[in-house]
Amino acid sequence: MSDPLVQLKGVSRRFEERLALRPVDLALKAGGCVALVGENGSGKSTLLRIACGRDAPTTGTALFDGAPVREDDPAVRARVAVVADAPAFYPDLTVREHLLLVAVSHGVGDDAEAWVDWALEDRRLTDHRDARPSTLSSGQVQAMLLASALVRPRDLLVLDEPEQRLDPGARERLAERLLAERADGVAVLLATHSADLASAVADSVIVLDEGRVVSRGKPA
Ligand SMILES: Nc1ncnc2c1ncn2[C@@H]1O[C@H](COP(=O)(O)OP(=O)(O)OP(=O)(O)O)[C@@H](O)[C@H]1O
Repeated sequence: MSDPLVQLKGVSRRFEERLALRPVDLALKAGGCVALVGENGSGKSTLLRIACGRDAPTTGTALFDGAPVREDDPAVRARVAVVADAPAFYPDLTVREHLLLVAVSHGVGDDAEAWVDWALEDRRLTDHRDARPSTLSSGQVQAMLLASALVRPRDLLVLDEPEQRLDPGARERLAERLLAERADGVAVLLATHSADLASAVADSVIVLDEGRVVSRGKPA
């Protein structure tokens, strides 16, 4: 049995008086998928931020591949792709140019154009490749954020409500893509409000309520 890629041991997070997350354990292996579900404010994004090293837990330990996780650690930067809701774009670069920037920054090198053209096709963005992101619809922006995670090497994909703003067809393609990532050995950790997405892609679901794990197990 391989060691977990992501291991959270008793992680909690307090924001001043508010206990946003009570101690949680989580283990995720290569090719596995854990989905976090729960109402607004239940602690899903807080847990994701700790797992990818964007935020430090108040108590407990968060490990990536056996070492404490920090997002500015070169190993974490190289291996963890995060899709969260904070798009910032260069106004004069096209969709394709943004994706090339991501690919080249992550060392894809000579293959960058091929990776980008594949990701544009995979997310149905080929027709918009020469558009400025400011002219995209909100669903197309979301597809572009997903594409940006696909144009770089990755062992762990962390996604915060990746289904938001996507139409039903795009949601279905998202589920297919996440299953394909898993089949390639990529670990997937996502927060979602979609029971359909969680049951289609996750092998384990954690239900949070006011920062507390109230249930965990198979999607069914
Ligand atoms: N930086 C912060 N400062 C203070 N409180 C915070 C901060 N980040 C999150 N919180 C609080 O922590 C709690 C959990 O928030 P979190 O964003 O993790 O919820 P969520 O389950 O992701 O919600 P949603 O479904 O709305 O995205 C909330 O009560 C929120 O107000």
